[in-house]
Amino acid sequence: MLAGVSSPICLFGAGGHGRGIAAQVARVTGRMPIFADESLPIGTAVAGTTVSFVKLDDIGAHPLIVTVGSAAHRRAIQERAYKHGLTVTHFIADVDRFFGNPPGRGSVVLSGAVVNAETQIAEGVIINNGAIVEHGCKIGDYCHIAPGAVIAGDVEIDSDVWVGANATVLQGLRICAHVTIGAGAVVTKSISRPGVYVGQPARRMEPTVI
Ligand SMILES: CC(=O)SCCNC(=O)CCNC(=O)[C@H](O)C(C)(C)COP(=O)(O)OP(=O)(O)OC[C@H]1O[C@@H](n2cnc3c(N)ncnc32)[C@H](O)[C@@H]1OP(=O)(O)O
Repeated sequence: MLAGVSSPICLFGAGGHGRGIAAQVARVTGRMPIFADESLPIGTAVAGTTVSFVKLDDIGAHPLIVTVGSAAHRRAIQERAYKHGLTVTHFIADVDRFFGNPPGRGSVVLSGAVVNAETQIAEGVIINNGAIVEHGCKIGDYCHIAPGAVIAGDVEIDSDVWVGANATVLQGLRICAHVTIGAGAVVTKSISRPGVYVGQPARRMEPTVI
């Protein structure tokens, strides 16, 4: 499902994340998306389609999704898109598994992911393949919930948080902005200090001092 689509979706960013989304957009909408990428020549073949644009301001009326894995870059490009007046849309691969509020602009909910009732997904969020975001959660701007991660009910995650593959966040917890949760971690307490957390239960990794 795509918000208000009239011409092919343009995916900005032809890296691994973009290539994965292209296949899903094509399957769900029955129409191949096109790509924009500032580092590839126009006409470059990518994921069964081509790079049609290199500059954001050439995209025009195509609905846009920024498909750059880095949250900082995704945010920067999406904010530039707003300044250019572009239409930034969202994408939900499995509408029959999506029960939340409509996601914010530029957010993607990929194949097999479940988003349960009363969950709010902000802007530029990635809910990756097979992730579960349970009822009543709030997922902040430019977060990435990686494949297979489980966010239990009523969790609030602030902006720019990366929850690694197969990690679990227990119900009712709060996670502050700019946190990375390692693959397979189990978060059992709220996190109020930015940093990287790994293990079961998750503990903060102290930065290496050289
Ligand atoms: C579609 C997609 O592909 S989406 C992408 C999905 N990818 C992920 O989910 C990956 C998430 N990233 C991780 O888990 C990373 O390992 C991070 C962010 C937690 C840490 O990365 P780095 O800072 O580069 O740590 P680095 O690899 O140097 O490891 C440092 C130490 O932490 C340990 N460590 C790293 N990751 C983890 C983890 N997830 N759980 C437990 N320990 C870990 C390492 O074994 C190492 O221990 P050592 O010093 O005793 O040898």
